[in-house]
Amino acid sequence: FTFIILKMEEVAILKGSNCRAKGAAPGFKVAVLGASGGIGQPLSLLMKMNPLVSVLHLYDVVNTPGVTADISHMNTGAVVRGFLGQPQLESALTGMDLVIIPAGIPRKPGMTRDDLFNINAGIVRTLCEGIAKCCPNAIVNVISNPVNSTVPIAAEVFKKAGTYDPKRLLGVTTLDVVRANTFVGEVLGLDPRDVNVPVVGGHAGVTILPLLSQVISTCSCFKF
Ligand SMILES: NC(=O)C1=CN([C@@H]2O[C@H](COP(=O)(O)OP(=O)(O)OC[C@H]3O[C@@H](n4cnc5c(N)ncnc54)[C@H](O)[C@@H]3O)[C@@H](O)[C@H]2O)C=CC1
Ligand SMILES: O=C([O-])CC(=O)C(=O)O
Repeated sequence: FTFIILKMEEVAILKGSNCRAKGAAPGFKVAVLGASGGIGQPLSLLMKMNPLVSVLHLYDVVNTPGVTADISHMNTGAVVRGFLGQPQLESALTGMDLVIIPAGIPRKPGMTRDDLFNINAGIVRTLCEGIAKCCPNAIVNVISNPVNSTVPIAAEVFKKAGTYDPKRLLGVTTLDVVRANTFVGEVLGLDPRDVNVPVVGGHAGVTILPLLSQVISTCSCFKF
């Protein structure tokens, strides 16, 4: 989940004028759908710590009252509101600039990400129908697996609704870059923060492709 959060130096160069919230308090209005889960809770915490976020909506089908209470007690500026279950989805989404979706089931041992398709595809479709209706201009980050397939499903929902903008729909796979940097850093004995491994393809075993021939490092000792 840390892969979603902008590095502090990147935050510093983002000005208020870059924030998409219009006609209201400056800052991004962010909704996390699936906020009570293993990804959703720490992601919500990181969003609450992000100074660019002014409003944080936490939506899930379980446990959001408790999660919202805990996250809202952090002494940072974002206003936190909780939403529980399908009847509250539209309220959770209305006016949002950024919607992040870690909702759905995760893999159990022996499963591939593709095995999640039948359940998670339906969840993502329903959530995206809500986005198309309530915040059609929002940036949408899809984390729910299989990302290779849930992103196209989201695209089809938005196309049907007439709200599709490829620049605003993203599958979150930066985790693959983070892992590649860490593993290559370990092998080469470098600080992984000094290593940059470009990763292309998708987010499934055979489609994640780290371009090892293109590794660059800011460390002067680096030779490949
Ligand atoms: N793209 C990536 O790099 C990564 C993707 N994932 C994927 O993220 C998803 C979530 O993983 P975890 O948080 O570990 O699972 P989890 O089971 O801990 O949490 C999922 C949450 O989604 C909620 N949920 C289920 N149906 C929902 C609905 N209709 N509306 C709203 N919320 C709903 C559940 O109540 C639960 O709180 C999985 O599909 C997993 O494969 C996980 C790690 C990395
Ligand atoms: O492996 C999973 O199912 C969760 C995920 O996408 C990852 O950790 O890369």
